[in-house]
Formats: sequence, C-alpha cells, structure tokens
Amino acid sequence: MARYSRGQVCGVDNCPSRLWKRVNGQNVCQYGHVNEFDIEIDDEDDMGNTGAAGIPGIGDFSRRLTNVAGLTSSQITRDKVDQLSSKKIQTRKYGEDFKKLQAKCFQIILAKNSKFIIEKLNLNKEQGKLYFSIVKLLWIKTLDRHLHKKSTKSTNYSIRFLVLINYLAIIQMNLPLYLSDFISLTFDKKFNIERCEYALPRDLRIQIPFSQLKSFHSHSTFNYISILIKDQFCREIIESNILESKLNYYPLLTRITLNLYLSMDIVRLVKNYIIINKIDFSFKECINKYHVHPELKLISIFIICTKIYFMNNSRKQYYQWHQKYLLNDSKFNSVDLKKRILFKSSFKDLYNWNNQQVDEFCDFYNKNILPNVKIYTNIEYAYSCSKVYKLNTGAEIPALGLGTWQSPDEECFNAVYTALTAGYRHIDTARVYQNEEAVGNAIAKYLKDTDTSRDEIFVTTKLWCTEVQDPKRALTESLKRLKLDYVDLYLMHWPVTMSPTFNELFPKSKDGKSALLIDFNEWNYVNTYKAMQPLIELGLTKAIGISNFNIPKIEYLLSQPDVTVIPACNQVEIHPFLPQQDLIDYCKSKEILVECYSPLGSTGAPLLKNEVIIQLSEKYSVSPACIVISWAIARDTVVLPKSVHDVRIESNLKTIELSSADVAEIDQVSKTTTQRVVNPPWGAEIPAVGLGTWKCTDEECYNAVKSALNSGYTHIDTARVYQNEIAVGKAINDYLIETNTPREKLFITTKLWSCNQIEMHPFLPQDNLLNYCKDKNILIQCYSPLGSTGAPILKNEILNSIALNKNVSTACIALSWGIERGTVVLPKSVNPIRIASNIKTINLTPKEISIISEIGEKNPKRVNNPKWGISSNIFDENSTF
Ligand SMILES: NC(=O)C1=CN([C@@H]2O[C@H](COP(=O)(O)OP(=O)(O)OC[C@H]3O[C@@H](n4cnc5c(N)ncnc54)[C@H](OP(=O)(O)O)[C@@H]3O)[C@@H](O)[C@H]2O)C=CC1
Ligand SMILES: O=C1Nc2ccccc2C1=O
Repeated sequence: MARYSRGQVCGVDNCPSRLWKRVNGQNVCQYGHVNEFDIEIDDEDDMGNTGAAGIPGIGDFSRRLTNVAGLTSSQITRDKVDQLSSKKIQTRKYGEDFKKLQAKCFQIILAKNSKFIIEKLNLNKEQGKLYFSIVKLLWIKTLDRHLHKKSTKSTNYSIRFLVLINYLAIIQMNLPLYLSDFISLTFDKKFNIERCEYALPRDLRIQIPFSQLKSFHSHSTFNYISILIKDQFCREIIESNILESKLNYYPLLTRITLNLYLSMDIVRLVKNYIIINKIDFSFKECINKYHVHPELKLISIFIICTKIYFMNNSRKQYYQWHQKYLLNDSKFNSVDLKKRILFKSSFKDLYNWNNQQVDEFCDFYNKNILPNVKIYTNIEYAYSCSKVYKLNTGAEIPALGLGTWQSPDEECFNAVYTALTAGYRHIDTARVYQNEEAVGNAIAKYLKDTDTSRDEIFVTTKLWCTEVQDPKRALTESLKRLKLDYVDLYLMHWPVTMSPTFNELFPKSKDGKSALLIDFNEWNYVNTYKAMQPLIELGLTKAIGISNFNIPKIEYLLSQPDVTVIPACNQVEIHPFLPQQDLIDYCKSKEILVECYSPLGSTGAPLLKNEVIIQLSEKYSVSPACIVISWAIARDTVVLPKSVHDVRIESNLKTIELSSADVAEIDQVSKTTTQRVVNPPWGAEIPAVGLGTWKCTDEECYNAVKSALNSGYTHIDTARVYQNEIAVGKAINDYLIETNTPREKLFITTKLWSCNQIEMHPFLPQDNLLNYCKDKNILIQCYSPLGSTGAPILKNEILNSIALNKNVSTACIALSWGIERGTVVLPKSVNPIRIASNIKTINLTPKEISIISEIGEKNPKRVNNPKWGISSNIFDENSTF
C-alpha cells in the first residue's frame, strides 16, 4: 500500500491536507480528494515553483479555484457531492459545515468573478495571472482570519464580502476602476450577483439551507452600496487592511499624477483646492451619510483641476503632455522584478509581502502593464455621458439617446434593456420602425426591475407619413404599443404626406416606383403640424417636434398664422460627412434643439473608417465611435447612436471632451467626403414645362421669372454661366414671400458650368440620344427648344401648317412636341405674353410627332456650337472628348 507523502495543500472544499498518495495513477489526499493535475509531492512550498500545465509559479491556487468551481470532474468530487446530497438533512443542521460550504461557494464565485473581470478588462495572460495572484492573496488572508482561526463568533460569508474582496483586489492593483464602476460591473447582467447562488453547480446549491439563502442575495443597487459600506466587516477591512479611516489623499494623488505623466503643479493645485474648500475624505462620512467614496471624490477634484490647469496653459503644453502619455516610457527596465513576480515568487512570498513589496508590485504593474492594457473604452478619459439640454418647453432631454431604427423586436428589447441598465436615459423609436412594442416591453421591465420612475426616462416616437392626417389616433396607438401614458417627444417623421392609411406603411404609386404622395395643396406638413399641436394639451406628449426639416421648411412652418408651438426639436441626419452647421445655427436661433440621427453614418457605420476619425481615436485612446459621438456632444446637439450589441451600446454611452481644435478638425472632414446616407426615394415630381432664362439682363430676368411664376410656372431653369442666378433667386424669393408659397412648390434647376443639358428641338431631334437616355432612365432637358435667338423654328412651314390646323401658335407645337417625347422643355422669353402662352401645351398624335421629328432627321441643324478651340467636334458621337 502506497504511503502518504507531504505535498501542497489540497484545497478542494478548502481541505487543509498536505498528505498525498498515488491511487490508480492519480493523486489522492488524506481525506480522499482526487487531483487530476500533476502535483509536485514533497514540494516544501505551498505554491511551489511548478504550477498547473507547466506554468511556473502561479497556477496551483488558480487550479484549486477552478477545481472547486466544478470545472473538473473527478470521480471522487462527484462521490463527495453524492455523499453530501444523501446527508443533506443532517448537513443543514451543522453551522460549521454550512460555513465551510459557504466559503467553498464564495470561492467558486470568486474564481468566476475574477475570470469575468479579467475578460472585462481585456487583460492578457500575464496580466490575468498577476490579477489572480492578488485575489488569491486577499482570499487566503480572509479564510485564514475567518475560517482557520476558528473565531468563536460565527462569521457568515456574505456576497457583499465576496464582492468587496474583488474590489479590494482591484484597487490593490491600481487598476483604473473605482467603486461606482465596480458596482455597476457587478450589476452587469452577464454577472448576475443578485442571485449568485445560481452560479453554483446544482448539487452544491441544494446544500444551502433556505434560511441562509438570503445571504447570497442583494436587492437594489442602493441597498447594495449602503450595505457594502455599512457592513461591519467591510469597515474593518477598510480601516485595518487597506486605507485609514480618513483617506490620505496625498500619496494617491501623487501616484495618479505621476502615472499619468502630469505636472506636479496639478498636485499643488488639487491640494490647495482641498485645503481652501475644506474637503473631507473620511470614510466615516461616506459610511454614515452615503457620501461619495473618498477616492471618487479625490478623482473628481483631480479631473477638475487638471482641466483648469490645461485651460490656463498653452495648448502646446497639452499636446506635449498627451504625446508623452501615449508614448509612455518603454525604457523602464523591469525584467528583474517581472521575473521575480512571475517566476520566482511562490504563494508564500506573496502572502508574506510587506507593504513596501506590495507597493513595489503595484508600481511595477502601473508602469509596465497598465498602460498597455487595451481597454476598449478608455476609462480614464471616457465617462458615461450625463449631459442634458433644456428644451424650449423647459423639460430636460439627455444629450445621448439610443437609436432603434433597424432593431428588430427581440434584439430591440435586449438593446433597450441593456442601454437602460448601462445608464441611457433616452430612447428614440418611431411608428415606422415597427418595434414600439419591444421598446415598451423593455422599458416596462426595466422600470419594474429597478423601481425606477417613468419620468426618469425620455422617450421619443414619430408620426409616420401615412398617418399624418390623424396624429391623435396615431399617437394613441403608438402609446398603446409602448405601454406608456405619454411620450416625452413626438416628432413629425418627415415633411411628407403619403396616401392616408393605418394599415400600410409604404403605399406605392401605380408604377410601384415611388411612394404614393398626396398633393401639397391637399395636405402638407403645415396641416400635419397644426394637427399635432393639441396633443400636448391632451397629455399624450410632453413636447412636439419635427424631423428632416431644412431651413426653408422651418421658416415656412413658423411663418404660418396658426402655428403657435415652436417645435422643441428637429431630428436630422448629421455626422462629420454631413455637418449641417447652418441648420444647427438656424435652429439655435429659433430655440429648436437639433438631434443628430445616423451619427455613425448608419448601416455599416462608415464614419468609423474615416482616417481623421481613426487618428483622433488613437490620439485619445478611445474607439472611433466615441470620437464621432463626442463631436456631436461638443456641438451641443443630441446624438442617437444605434446598436443592438451590448458592448457597443455600453461603450457608445462613454464620451470624452474633445479639444476645440479637434472639433474643428472633424468639422473639416466633410470637405473631402460629403455623404447623405438617408435619402428615401419619395420620388420628386418635375413640372414638364420650365422657364428658360439664358441671355437676358438681370432686370429682364427678374421680371420674366416673376411673370412666369405669377402665370403658373413652377419650374425655373438657370445656370451658373447665365450669370443671372441672383436675379432669378430674388424673383423667386419675392414671389414666395408675396404669395406665401412654400419653397417646395417650385422646381428650380441650376447647372454646374459644363453640364449636360442638351440642345433639342425639331431641327435637332437627336432620336438616338433620346432613346439611349430613356433606356438609362435619364431625363432630357431641351435647351433652345425654339431654336434660340430669333426662334428660327417658328418659321418652319411644316410646323406652321400643323399649328394652323390645330389653331395654336407654332411655339406651342414645337414645345408640345418636346413634351410628348418625354423631355423637359425650357423656352426662354422676357415677354410676359409669350411667357404666359409658352406654358400652354397640347397633345399631338404619334403621326404628328413623327412628321415633326422628320424635319430635323433629314437635315439636323445645331444652333449652339461654341468654339472650344479643339480640333474634334464635341458633338461628334465618335468623340469621347
Ligand atoms: N428621423 C429620422 O428620419 C431618422 C432617425 N434615425 C434615428 O437615429 C438612430 C441612429 O441612426 P442609424 O441610421 O440607425 O445609424 P447609426 O449612425 O447610429 O449607426 C448604426 C450602425 O452602426 C453600428 N454601430 C453602432 N455602434 C457601433 C460601434 N461602437 N462600433 C461599430 N459599429 C457600431 C450598428 O451596428 P449594430 O447595431 O450591429 O451594433 C449599425 O450598423 C436610428 O436608429 C433612429 O433612431 C435614423 C435615421 C432617420
Ligand atoms: O428613421 C428612418 N430611417 C430611415 C432610413 C432610410 C429611409 C427612411 C428612414 C427613416 O424614416
């Protein structure tokens, strides 16, 4: 029979045995625990220099943690569980057994917890091992005190104690994680501390007496924090182990300042601030009155002072500091210490470290590991955005909200719940997103789960274009889906009216190509807005607003006599590719808050691939999304990033303060890339007859345009090269004001110099080109439809005879021919009578059309052929010049 040999502590069920023997090729301890791993028997050291899987130094304890976590499945462990199960009634009677069981459970959770934190902080293998070593150190110390010393007072291990262990482990390591962050981390739904016994294997769980279950539970964040802070045990640890009853802020402050490579001037600044303002850092304060944790207090003051410091110094200094910080010092030779910690130190060493050694370790950690820790969102710079604006109603609106377009039901539910849990207080949805129900369910669940009051969350929905004629019914139905009594903001989604229906969201025109729109005169956005105004009084919404409105539309809306409520918001597409500064300035002047939709460039988030954005994200060590979102916040606009991924939802909430130079740099991005991503195919209409304006003086042009508009033209054609855009613009604007006509009733064309509007008239029918363009769905606009100066077309005998026959003018025949062929004609005239008559066209028979076309087919005549000074003819079909 094999003899027992002395080895490392077994650790399974906190078994203290060090005696091992080999049974059937496995190591079995004196109490029957089997260990699957190779154990160095006769190793004097508890941890030894040999660990699991051949990793030197650190590992055995981790292995023990994982062993008990049920991640291995040795037969003996199973037998032991069976044995416990069969004796469960008896086991429950024994307080001491329960204490051990609890300790074991906590150890399991601690292992899971630690793994979670390693994952969350994205620590690499080496960093993870270091982290584990500190957790182990604290855990063993605790076990030692509470279990092995067998104090007469019965000590239950509660979940708050366990959490505290992890937190203390973290602050010991100087990880950039503070109490509030940590607590929210523990409340992350991936790490469900509320019912943490469910983290245990079932067999173990059933061992917990019902009367003790509550020690595994926690109820609300608030309770949780207060218990955490009040708990006698925690106080003991805080006071005796980690910090004094009053935070000695000076070393911590110096350390932070040095770690961040900041000037020691900041230490002086903070110190003066603390002295002048008599800031108290005692823990008692925070324990008794639930004040801010002293560390957090210090950090806040530190941040404020650093900001003041940089504000009062040159920008250059800030850049120099930032470069230094980013570069870090790679020169620090740490090999020895690193070796010592990783390879030479045993558990015993760690256990016996004095304060100086722990400090040394922390310094090493800070200087060599921390700066390399690539945390997705830089906790040191990025903070959960808590900015709010005041609406013109007096209500507050959180600057950052969750977008939900293209978030299908189930994903949407998760996204909204995750967002609210992460701290979002603003959700944007719309009737047309077809997810109001999911949004409502998530909000309802969150409010119930967390006992949060409805008025803490800002909810926006939008009126869809098919329902604009009955906004009261539309909103009532939205509220039903949202399970809310009111929304905080109700927006007119688009200044567009579609054929009214509550059953279909996208009724199409007969050809199926475009949305089925209602004529502007029949119902337009002014009617819609007026119908929305009473919704506030009815209590269905706290505010109303608009979306997708440009300046002329807002101007027109506000100029209407019965528009009495200034829209609270205008939600429009804004991102660095489409900054719309003019619109923002205009809205600000009218006290309308701008909300930016598609802030990342919508589907596929194209903004995040932009070079300027990427460079800035590297400079600030944050994600590109953080830069784009922070830019919107810096411009005092609301921003609505959408995501259905938890990690993105959480990180999108964290914003940074960009320097004004960087904001200005992002403002310039649109100079190289301009892009509107949301442009629904509403299918704009183009009036078949437009007024041509080439070759007339400013005065003639002004009068001609005015006269044309007064006689019913809604289409005016001009061009940069006609040098009359100012006159055309003045005539149009005067007309709009005088007749109170909205801008969108008119169709205005201008041309980039060298555009491809073509010469086309009966002398130059260009059938090939016409058919080619028709095939490609390109609309032809005919310039010189009467043959330009002198109108030679009007002298043509064939045209004259047809005109005579039909009792109309020859001009009418030439223009009607153009329209019948599906082209736009642009006759120019400065004579009011001619202008008025040119808009009147008639139908021609196919025969008449082909007779007219034959005029030019036989002998085409071009009247406009500028001398470009090149050898080839620009109109030659074989020339690609
Ligand atoms: N009033 C209006 O007419 C309009 C309003 N809106 C509103 O604005 C909101 C936002 O606009 P939207 O067009 O959705 O687009 P966004 O600009 O918010 O971009 C969303 C896209 O970016 C991805 N994404 C989100 N966060 C990140 C990240 N951190 N890193 C990488 N990719 C990321 C998302 O993917 P994933 O989800 O897979 O994470 C999704 O593909 C809408 O959801 C809607 O509420 C939008 C358009 C029009
Ligand atoms: O919210 C919207 N997002 C969109 C994207 C494309 C077209 C229309 C819309 C919306 O109305």
